[in-house]
Amino acid sequence: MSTLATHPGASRRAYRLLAWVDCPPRSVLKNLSAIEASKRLAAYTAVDKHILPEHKYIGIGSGSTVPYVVERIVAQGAAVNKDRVFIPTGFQSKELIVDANLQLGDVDQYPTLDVTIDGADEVDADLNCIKGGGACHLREKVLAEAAITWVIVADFRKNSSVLGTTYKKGVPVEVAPFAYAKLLANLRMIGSPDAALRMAVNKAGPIVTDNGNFVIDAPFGPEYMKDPLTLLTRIKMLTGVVEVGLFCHMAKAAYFGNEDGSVTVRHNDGRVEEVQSTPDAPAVQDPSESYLSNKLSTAEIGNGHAV
Ligand SMILES: O=C(CO)[C@H](O)[C@H](O)COP(=O)(O)O
Repeated sequence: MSTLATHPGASRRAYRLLAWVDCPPRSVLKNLSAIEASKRLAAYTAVDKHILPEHKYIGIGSGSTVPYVVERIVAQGAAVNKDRVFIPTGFQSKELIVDANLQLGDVDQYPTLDVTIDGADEVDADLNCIKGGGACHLREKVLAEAAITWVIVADFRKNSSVLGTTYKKGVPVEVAPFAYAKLLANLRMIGSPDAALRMAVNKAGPIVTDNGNFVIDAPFGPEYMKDPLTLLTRIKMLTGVVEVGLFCHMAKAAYFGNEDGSVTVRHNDGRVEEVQSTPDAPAVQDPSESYLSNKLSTAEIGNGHAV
């Protein structure tokens, strides 16, 4: 059940927060604390390393890890943030930026960004990614390309050797709505017999992206996923495809928060580092203590609603 369906009377702000974090109630959060702590560790460590005082134009990605990126940027203080402009990859990150009182811009005003930090659905040994689980991959790719430095933040579950190992839903393909049936047939023909139009959960019909398009999820076997650049090129050549959720050779580094409180940093030159926890981001922390969860508990969970 969606937040909207279970919280018909929820305030707009509370609803947004719940939807952003995709966050279950506190009782469930307890069980998820290792994962939430991992996301936060990755986000904090990446911000500390890559969002420097001289960086003025910053892309903010989408998903459940990115709120911790914004949280850490806010913690850098108003003085450093007042001269910065933040560019969102979609509705969710736009709301995050606005809600944090950071200055909002768009990529048509700022086509070159200093850094973009984003989440991922899965990352392979060469830092290729599957993205688009949240249907934001068109804007995410534009902001990744616009950035001098593109960095991924994720929990340990996303750290993979071959794409498609853990993220089984398939390659997200954003398509022009009128072309979807032809593209389903095309994708099935080129090696994804189970390609399917992504359907909305609380709306009749397909999900519609922030750009007014549809998304097809196209699962491909490991023989294709081992060479994601070739697959990306093949899918992108199909007429009617707007963007493919395969991001190849784009990331400078990927930060994976681990359950033991360390962060694995994989660099695009092949180096792998194990970094210990950022001092004020304890390894195993009850996420109910984070600013997002505190907002949730006072705004919503405290009212006895279940998500
Ligand atoms: O690609 C994305 C949305 O289109 C997101 O970046 C990805 O789904 C992030 O995942 P998480 O919620 O684990 O941070």
